Amino acid sequence: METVVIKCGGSVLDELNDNFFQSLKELMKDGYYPVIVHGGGPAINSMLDLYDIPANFKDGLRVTCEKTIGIVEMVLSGQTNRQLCSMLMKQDFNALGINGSDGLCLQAEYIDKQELGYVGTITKVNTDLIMLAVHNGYIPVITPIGIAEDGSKLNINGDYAAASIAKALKAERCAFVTNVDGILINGELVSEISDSQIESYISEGSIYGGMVPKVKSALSATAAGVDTVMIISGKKQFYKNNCWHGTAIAAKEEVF
Ligand SMILES: Nc1ncnc2c1ncn2[C@@H]1O[C@H](COP(=O)(O)OP(=O)(O)O)[C@@H](O)[C@H]1O
Ligand SMILES: CC(=O)N[C@@H](CCC(=O)OP(=O)(O)O)C(=O)O
Repeated sequence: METVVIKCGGSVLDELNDNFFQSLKELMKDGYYPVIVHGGGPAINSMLDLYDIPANFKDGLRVTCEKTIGIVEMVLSGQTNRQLCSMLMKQDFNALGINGSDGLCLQAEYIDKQELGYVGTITKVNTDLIMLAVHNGYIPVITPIGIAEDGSKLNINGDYAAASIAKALKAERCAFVTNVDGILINGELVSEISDSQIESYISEGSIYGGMVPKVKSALSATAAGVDTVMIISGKKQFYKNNCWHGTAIAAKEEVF
């Protein structure tokens, strides 16, 4: 059973259109089983704004105090996950929303409680739970909220969550759906990129911001044996006639 983990970034959730759903339909027609993980950074920022809480990031990760984790979970689980499941159901997909803390789906540990607060990294994925949904004809739609040993909810970056889930499921592919066609260098789409190219593009500033966690988690997934990792657009048809459109991250042994 070939699973494909598809991470839908918050940047593109409001703009997903027929091209995205058509690609998903074609993937399923070709025998792939999608597992969706979503982000929602922009929606969290808007809600924090309403509460007059400034958004604060360190190395691309949101510094998340006790009050903020409540807002993050409320937005991701109560708003973004609902929005994506509804869109999928309207297109006749059998979507099943899962908060990452339900059924110990995403067990996690604090990265650095002093520095980042309630922010985690995944230590264990309950693959049985995810596959239970898949085997029964559902598309799991997973919110990147982890559960720590002390029972606290932890905010997990969506890209890292998707890569961890792809590794744990031994997925055939992991695709990061975002608001650009793939990795662009000097405005041109790069169809394939190696780890050393990624490293130098990051240091020269051609890969920056939200693309950095994407390429880093992509490399960790390829190093862990996920066959192919891609950065693709949610606004264009990304899969057609067995071909993918976007940037493929070339598999390499070493991860920086
Ligand atoms: N080399 C690059 N190619 C394409 N996009 C890049 C690149 N470097 C940085 N970016 C930025 O990364 C953004 C995607 O990351 P992000 O906003 O976090 O999306 P998402 O919410 O989908 O995870 C793009 O919109 C773009 O501004
Ligand atoms: C720890 C951390 O930074 N978590 C992210 C989770 C949402 C996310 O990853 O959303 P995108 O995919 O839209 O960026 C956040 O709070 O913004």
